[in-house]
Amino acid sequence: MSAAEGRPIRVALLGCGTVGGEVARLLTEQAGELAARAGAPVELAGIAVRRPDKHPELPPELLTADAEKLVTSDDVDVVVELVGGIEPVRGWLLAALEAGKSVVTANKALLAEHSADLFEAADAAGADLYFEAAVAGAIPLLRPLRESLAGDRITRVMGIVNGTTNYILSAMDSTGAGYAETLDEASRLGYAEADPTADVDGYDAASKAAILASLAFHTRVTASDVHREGIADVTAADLAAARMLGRTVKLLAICERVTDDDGVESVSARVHPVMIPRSHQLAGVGGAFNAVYVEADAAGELMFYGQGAGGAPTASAVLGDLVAVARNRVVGGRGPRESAHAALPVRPMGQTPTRYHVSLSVADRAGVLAQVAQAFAAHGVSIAAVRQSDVGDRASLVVVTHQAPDAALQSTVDEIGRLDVVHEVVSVMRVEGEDQ
Ligand SMILES: NC(=O)C1=CN([C@@H]2O[C@H](COP(=O)(O)OP(=O)(O)OC[C@H]3O[C@@H](n4cnc5c(N)ncnc54)[C@H](O)[C@@H]3O)[C@@H](O)[C@H]2O)C=CC1
Ligand SMILES: N[C@@H](CC=O)C(=O)O
Ligand code: NA
Repeated sequence: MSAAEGRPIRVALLGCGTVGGEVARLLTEQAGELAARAGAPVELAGIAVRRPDKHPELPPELLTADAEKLVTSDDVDVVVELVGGIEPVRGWLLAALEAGKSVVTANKALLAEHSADLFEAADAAGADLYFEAAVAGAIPLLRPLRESLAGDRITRVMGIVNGTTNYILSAMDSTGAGYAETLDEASRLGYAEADPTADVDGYDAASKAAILASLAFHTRVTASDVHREGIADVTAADLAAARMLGRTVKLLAICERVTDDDGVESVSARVHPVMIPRSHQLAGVGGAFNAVYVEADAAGELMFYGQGAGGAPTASAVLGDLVAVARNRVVGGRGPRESAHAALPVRPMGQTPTRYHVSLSVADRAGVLAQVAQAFAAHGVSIAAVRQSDVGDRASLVVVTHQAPDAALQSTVDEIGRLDVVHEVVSVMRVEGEDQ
């Protein structure tokens, strides 16, 4: 008997939309190859969807609206969850794990809040919890963090982890396309979340940052620990200000291990729009693509790039996980458990060192520059570069700072906005990817 003829691994698929539909298709089309790789046939035992009558393309005998019953069925070994959201999915997955089923999920929102409970349930039952698709779609990123880099000390994870917002910012920057029409297009292409405010307001990227920081720093980091700003306030003026300086705007997730002057370590995790030089590799990442840098003591800098959203790319990551848990079942082993032993504190955003780009419209007269410079000095913020150009009876003043605690930079900008000589604060954005 060949390995692929071992007892079938029976799969409950929860959700058959953008991602689930592709998983069901590939599971069927590639059944032979998947069986050979897993060491046993991988078969669908049932598919739970909200409205079975809306799925004439699927075998009716597999369809059910009762996910709760399906996940604990004796006929199921592995639950693949592609519904999304926290409730009722959390309850289904806990029940599945408690019943000894392994779980594969793409649900970053759930993992960023409840991975500790899910890992505990998996541990108690000796089951697996895999979630490669939850961050950066097709890109193998979580397995490298959990396994390949398990012997190294990661210091930084930074990158573009939301395809929808990258699609919007790329279009605004390259063609001047409007925000709303580009968001509609991202939804039509299957990139956006069911509620796209999760994308544009940065919730999706913040969930991913929490997952990345947890794995990279062996610490439980939840979405509420992540400083979050979305792209809703990024204007054409911000993009123009960036362009004038040879920069562009990206929504970045930045997770760092920070050591203070006393040698005390903490973790910082944030998601916000950032100006980066056009020469930076992240600036060239367009459309729904994602790219993530990982810096580790021994490995140095690593970069992961590929499709971060969409049905088929995300299904690729789901199926990779499914083969992994099926293999584990066949040989009686388990994948990596939760690693949270470092338990580092999370540093508040106000204390996190950042750099700002501030673009102002000011009165064109003597002493203005000195007043603005004085406001920065008063908050202990050092200026790296200033550029002034005349525009009629006003002047355009661009200031780029050195690193300072984010709270000091915020207070400086508030004070500058109140100066009589400042007509308008045109654009304020953090800067990354340049010397500090
Ligand atoms: N679309 C993408 O590019 C990516 C999505 N994800 C994640 O994958 C998951 C699924 O996303 P999509 O496929 O885009 O969503 P979708 O909205 O296209 O599909 C959701 C599916 O869940 C089913 N469903 C909803 N409520 C249900 C209920 N109460 N009982 C049974 N079935 C129910 C729906 O019938 C539908 O088949 C989400 O967690 C999402 O965050 C992760 C990476 C990329
Ligand atoms: N809505 C998400 C989908 C993938 O995680 C995104 O746009 O990146
Ligand atoms: Na991934």
